[in-house]
Amino acid sequence: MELAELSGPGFTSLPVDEGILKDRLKKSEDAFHSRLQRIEYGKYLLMMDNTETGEVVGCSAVKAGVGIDQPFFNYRIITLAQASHAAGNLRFDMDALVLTNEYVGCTEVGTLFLKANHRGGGAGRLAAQSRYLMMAAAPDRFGEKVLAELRGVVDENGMSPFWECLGRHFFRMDFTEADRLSATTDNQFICDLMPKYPVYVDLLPPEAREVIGRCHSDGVGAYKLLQWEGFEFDRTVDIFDGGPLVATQKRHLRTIQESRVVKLEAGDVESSTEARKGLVSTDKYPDFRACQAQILCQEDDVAITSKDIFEQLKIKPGDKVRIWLRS
Ligand SMILES: NC(=[NH2+])NCCC[C@H](N)C(=O)O
Repeated sequence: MELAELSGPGFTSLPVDEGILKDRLKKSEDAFHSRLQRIEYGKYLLMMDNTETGEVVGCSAVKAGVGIDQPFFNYRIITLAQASHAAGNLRFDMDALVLTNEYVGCTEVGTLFLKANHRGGGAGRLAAQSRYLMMAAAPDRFGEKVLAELRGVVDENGMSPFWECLGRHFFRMDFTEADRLSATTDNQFICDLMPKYPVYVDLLPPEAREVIGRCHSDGVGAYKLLQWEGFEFDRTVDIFDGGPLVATQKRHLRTIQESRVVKLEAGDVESSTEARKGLVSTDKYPDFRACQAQILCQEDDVAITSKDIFEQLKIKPGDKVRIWLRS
């Protein structure tokens, strides 16, 4: 609840609602324990704690398949070529927004949030990358394509220029109310009220055009991490705030590609000059865990780390884990 409150308006996936958050935790437990009718229903929530204080400091999540149990809508930006010989060889392009649900079945990463005093120091990377290590542990649980939606431009009062110029005409409510409904209902209201025809971008006021595909200033760090990982803007934006959707193939995810499975032993790595910073994950379900560690690679398939990492991950020396080393 504290993380939900801190995340503020427009952070759709963390609504300040105890019932919804409890349900998410329950759903996550069910997913990790494979207690689901269909694997695509999996909604995995990772919570990050500061192992020195025990404080919960952040979270991140993976939804195995979007659009399966409720519709998933976006605007795709299409380009229409305008040309006329009759008008004196006029030739230019115009963009239009088309409502789509072409991402049905894709895996979504999101809900990345950190308390302000824990940003920097690699915590954001841990929150982001642990999701890909989790996917690497059981790739069949997830889709071939992975996407992320970034929060669009919205001010601290919940005013979104894109919404004011477009959505408001069709929904006749505030952005925060529409955002709340989309986080807490089955989204039938979107099917009912969204405009059915393409929207020409040139007909929108400049303040709305300006924020199409732009992310919230709080999301810039997350956007950079996603790009580092291999995600690219997919010419698709959020239907309410115009924020960008980025996507990539699962097999191209950099953390997955650069990670490997090793046997982990305990040893003194603090004094070693060859040890490198990286991440270690348990590489298994249901008790998936990941943490930052100082890692010394021995052979291709053996690595050494300090004793406390075994306590943090609740594993024993000799166990197989997945590691990723920082370059
Ligand atoms: N910022 C928002 N709340 N947008 C509406 C939800 C959009 C999302 N792609 C979905 O269909 O679930």
